[in-house]
Amino acid sequence: MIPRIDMQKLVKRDPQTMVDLRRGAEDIGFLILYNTAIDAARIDEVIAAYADFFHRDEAFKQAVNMARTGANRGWGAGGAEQVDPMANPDYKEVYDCGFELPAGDVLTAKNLSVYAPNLWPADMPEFRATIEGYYHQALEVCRTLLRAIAAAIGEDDGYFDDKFSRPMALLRGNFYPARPDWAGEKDFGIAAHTDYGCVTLLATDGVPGLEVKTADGTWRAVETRPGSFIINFGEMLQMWTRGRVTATVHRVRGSGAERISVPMFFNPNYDTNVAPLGSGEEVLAGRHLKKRFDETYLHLKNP
Ligand SMILES: O=C(O)CCC(=O)C(=O)O
Ligand SMILES: [Fe+2]
Repeated sequence: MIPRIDMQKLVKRDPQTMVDLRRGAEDIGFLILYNTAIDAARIDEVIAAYADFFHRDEAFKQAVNMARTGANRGWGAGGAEQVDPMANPDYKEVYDCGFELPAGDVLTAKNLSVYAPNLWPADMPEFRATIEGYYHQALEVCRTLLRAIAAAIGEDDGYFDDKFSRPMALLRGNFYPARPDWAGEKDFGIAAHTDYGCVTLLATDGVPGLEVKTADGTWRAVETRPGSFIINFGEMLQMWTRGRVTATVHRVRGSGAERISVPMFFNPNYDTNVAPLGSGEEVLAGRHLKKRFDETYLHLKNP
């Protein structure tokens, strides 16, 4: 069973909630988070904003196609990303936006693609306002959650704080059209993968689809109501915590029903060392993330 965590209790470090958090982070790699500062009506607005964009015609979306850039901001067409080299490219469409460095930041001069400027569709000011506003709300929930995770694994609450001051956090809208007629056994909405970063805060429209690989190798559906979040953990946090936190494999095969999900991939500052704590090694978060982006987005793999 995936633990269900009441965020208000978590903030108070309620002992049973902390036990559940630890089980979710260490054993299963998934949690359900509810009672957060973001309510169900807000999630509905965000999903509706993405739905409005994804239902526009192809030419409209082409104007913000990330394939014409050297980064991953804007629209990614169906087939633009291949998260599992053993499967075909995913049939989902995406819309990605990320963290923009404040003016004058020392990292600006490095022109790092992980901080590339966002692209926004023309004539959709409400889309931009909704998504930008949600981006900041989602960051706050992730920050609060990560403080509790630090406590749960025996570090100071503030251990991660300064490592996420300029987070390479990526907010994505995933659009899964109804599973296409041509789809075969190697075709997925998103094929089996682990997330690349630290914490993923996932909102969905309530349509089922996400499956998690269990310890015995079987796939189990994860469902949640709109308004509660699915949390999972990525490769960087697994490495960084010497494997205490688990990055669990998951996928979406897709069904006859269209589906939208909205993950916030909460990744640290570019120059954070995410090598195993105490190992004396160095693994730059920004390098790991760029490598994983370059492996999976087809326009970055074959520029
Ligand atoms: O759509 C979902 O439920 C999961 C999406 C996902 O795993 C991802 O975007 O990394
Ligand atoms: Fe994922």
